[in-house]
Amino acid sequence: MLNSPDEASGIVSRGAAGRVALVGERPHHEEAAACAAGMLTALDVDLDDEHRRDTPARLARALAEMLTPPAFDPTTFDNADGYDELVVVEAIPFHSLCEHHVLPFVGTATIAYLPDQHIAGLSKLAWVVQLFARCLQVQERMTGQIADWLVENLRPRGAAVLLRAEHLCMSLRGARALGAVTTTSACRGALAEDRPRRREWLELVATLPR
Ligand SMILES: Nc1nc2c(ncn2[C@@H]2O[C@H](COP(=O)(O)OP(=O)(O)OP(=O)(O)O)[C@@H](O)[C@H]2O)c(=O)[nH]1
Ligand SMILES: [Zn+2]
Repeated sequence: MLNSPDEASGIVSRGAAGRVALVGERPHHEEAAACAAGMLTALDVDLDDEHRRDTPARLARALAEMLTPPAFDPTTFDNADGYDELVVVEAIPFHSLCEHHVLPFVGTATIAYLPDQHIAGLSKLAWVVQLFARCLQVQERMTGQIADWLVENLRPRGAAVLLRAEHLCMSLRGARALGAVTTTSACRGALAEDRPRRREWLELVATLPR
């Protein structure tokens, strides 16, 4: 079952620096395509058509792509200048797949951390969102996983994550609450426990565009 970044990462090789790289397609694509054909046929979809003939394989490839986390180096630098205010990256776009319906949820992430000894390469904060987005997810878990990754990799004094997303399983089917947006947040360290720092984070969140 592909439900975590590690399991979903397909065929990988590890370089000298421990960097994980994708080197090939996952081995079960053909089997996935056959299953997709079976499911679509059972749903009365006629696959005997020029446009649809390869649809099961396309569906399998599309899902494999969205269930495969990216490989990246989590570069950090020494905080040589002793920067001691919040670092915030807003409006990081992401899409993931809800693990109940395997339909997308689409939105933005805001990441903040209070450095101690290390600062992150800024792009890595966008990469880490992709790392936990490209698998079957629930928004609450994804939010906490990003916060925990920051704690583990940066050892910051505090970290916080805010996700806002529209779940297509809730907006295009079922309740059909088109445009409904779900907000989740996770705070660690000083951003959870130090009142002035937490207030700073909450005030920042209040200024974010909806
Ligand atoms: N908490 C949480 N729930 C989610 C997330 N993504 C989808 N869901 C919900 O998971 C629930 C699954 O409920 P079920 O009753 O088993 O599924 P369903 O019959 O398709 O439910 P409806 O969507 O209400 O038609 C739904 O309420 C979804 O809205 C998520 O990221 N977090
Ligand atoms: Zn869903």
